[in-house]
Amino acid sequence: MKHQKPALASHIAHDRLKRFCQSPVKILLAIGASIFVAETVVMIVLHLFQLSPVLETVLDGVILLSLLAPILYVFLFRPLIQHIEEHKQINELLQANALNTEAILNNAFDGIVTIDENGIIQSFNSGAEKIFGFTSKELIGQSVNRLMPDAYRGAHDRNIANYLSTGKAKIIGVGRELPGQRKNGEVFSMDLALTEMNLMGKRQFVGTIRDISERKRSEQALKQAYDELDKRVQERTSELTKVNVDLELEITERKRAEKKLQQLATTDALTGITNRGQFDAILEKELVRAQRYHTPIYLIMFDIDHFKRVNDNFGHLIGDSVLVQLAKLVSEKIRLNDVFARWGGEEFVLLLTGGDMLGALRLAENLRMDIQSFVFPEVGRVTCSFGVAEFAEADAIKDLVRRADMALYKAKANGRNRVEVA
Ligand SMILES: Nc1nc2c(ncn2[C@@H]2O[C@H](COP(=O)(O)OP(=O)(O)OP(=O)(O)O)[C@@H](O)[C@H]2O)c(=O)[nH]1
Repeated sequence: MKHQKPALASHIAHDRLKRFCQSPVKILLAIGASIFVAETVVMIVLHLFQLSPVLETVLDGVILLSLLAPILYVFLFRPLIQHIEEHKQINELLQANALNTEAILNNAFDGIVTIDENGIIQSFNSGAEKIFGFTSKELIGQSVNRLMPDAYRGAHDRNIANYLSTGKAKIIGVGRELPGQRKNGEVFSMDLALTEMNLMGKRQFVGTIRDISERKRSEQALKQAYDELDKRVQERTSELTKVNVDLELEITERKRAEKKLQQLATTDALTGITNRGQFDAILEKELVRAQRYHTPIYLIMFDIDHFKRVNDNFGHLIGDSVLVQLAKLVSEKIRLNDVFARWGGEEFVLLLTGGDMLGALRLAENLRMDIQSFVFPEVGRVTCSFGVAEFAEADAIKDLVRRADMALYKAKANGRNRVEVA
């Protein structure tokens, strides 16, 4: 702080002096006033001492000169020298700046080209030299058209003319990808950013150029590789889709075959109802369930009366047809939960889960009457005998079957076309 005050005062004094020195009128007034004051003093002194006129003139001249010298130095020569010195320093600074700018431009990685309103190249940095293969000497003063393929030259000229007349430009201030042309005629891709500047009243355009041909080549190669990969993926996908469709067809076919097999394995080939094997399996499961949950089960076993006669009178095929029609008739009369199966030959079984003995007997009776009243087209009427048995908890399958069979036997023995309980 202590040193700052004198420094500030000196700075202000220097500033005032500088401003003063910059005004020729002030300088002249100061010199005139100084000479007037000094000369007046000298005249008074010489007058007081009464010297000879010659000596007085010589002394007056010498004193006047000695008074004038420092005044002229302070007010005229020194400011003049200072001014010349400052001018020199400014010139040096400007030169250094220009060299610096040139060095920056020449060391820039990008090409920088300036053109005037007529498209004439004004500057061409070393980045541009590397990109285009021209030297700056070859191009400065030449049309910028030399840097673009023939096909683009007309459009470029029109764009510049349009911009100059309307002020509207497509690419001023924005970067754009364009084709450039090297000295050897090679056309390449470049990024061009164009800006406008005003240099001492003249419009100039500055183009910053970047060679992107290598990048484009890489992009192209990448795109090709990607397309190739995409194509292969698509081919593979369609192959897999086809395989998948074939596989799905095969699975569907297999499922259908399995279903068919299952059907063949579980149904009776002639009548289409549950066969004996499947019935045994169901019966086994139902008995386990009945034992666990103490639910009732009833087995109805029935057999066509004198079926041998049908075969004998009408033939085996007609006999088969009677078996099919009878199975259909009974299937339509029972509930969905009831299991109806062909036990073997002209013998059938019905497994009822739930309900009671009365219900089982009523069903057997209804079936008996339905069969009795049905007229088979080829053979007329037939009758059936029924045996009904209820499952007892201590029963094995064979016990239940045996009791139902015994009841059926009883029905046969008691005159057929009737229902009996074991
Ligand atoms: N058409 C045909 N006949 C069969 C089939 N299975 C068994 N049969 C016949 O059924 C008849 C059974 O005769 P039997 O056991 O004597 O009994 P039935 O003549 O019905 O006399 P009852 O049972 O005592 O009333 C035989 O003639 C067998 O050939 C078959 O699948 N198709």
